[in-house]
Amino acid sequence: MLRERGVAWVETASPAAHAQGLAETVAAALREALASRGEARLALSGGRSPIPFLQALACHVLDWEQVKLTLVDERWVSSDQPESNERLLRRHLQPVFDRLHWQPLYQGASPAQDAVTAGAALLKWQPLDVVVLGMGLDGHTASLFPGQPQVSQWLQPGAGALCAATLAADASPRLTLTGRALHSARRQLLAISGEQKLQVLIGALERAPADCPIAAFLRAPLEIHYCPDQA
Ligand SMILES: O=C1O[C@H](COP(=O)(O)O)[C@@H](O)[C@H](O)[C@H]1O
Repeated sequence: MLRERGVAWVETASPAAHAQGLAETVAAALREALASRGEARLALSGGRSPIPFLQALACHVLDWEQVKLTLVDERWVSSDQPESNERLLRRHLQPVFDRLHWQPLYQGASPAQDAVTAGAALLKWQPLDVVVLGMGLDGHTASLFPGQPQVSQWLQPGAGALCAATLAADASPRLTLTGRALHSARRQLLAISGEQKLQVLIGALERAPADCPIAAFLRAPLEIHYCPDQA
């Protein structure tokens, strides 16, 4: 069914190969953007699973000074907090992080104001060259959670804003890129590991995006990188 929808499937046997393969794919896409347009625009996911991928990506030799980096989503906390996705990127992309152009989502004003500020800054970065999505066991991607009142609207390619203030399942404030930024990216990648997430993904094929937001992305040009073994 994914193939019918034009979704590419890349399966790797080990967590190490998964991280390396995803890093190679992202680095190649960044090189292509750098060669074509002189700069590359990248949006990455946070959470817990991307650490080996981030470390592998940071080992690639690239013109990092011309790479523009942001997050697909952020918890509304400052970057010194353990749950900050910015903190995760700073730490695990450490050898290259200070060389690239960084656009934070969290600005410290209020979630709504930060969404406006980050969205305005990201206007100049459209379309993104590469987005790397993750997925939670509840089917959320970025910080687009099932059951949020405005989630159907935010998932649309024509969502008004590029960045929105949202609430996670535990009601903690988040910031997220919307469908407007995510669907327009030239390369759209989804990284998942483990049987549980595979079952969520398969279930999403039959579900409405409002109940299972990843469903909104299960079509071309999505490329799914899957490893059965969860590190
Ligand atoms: O809350 C989040 O969770 C998802 C999934 O995280 P993972 O560690 O299970 O892959 C992530 O994609 C998102 O960016 C993050 O903020």
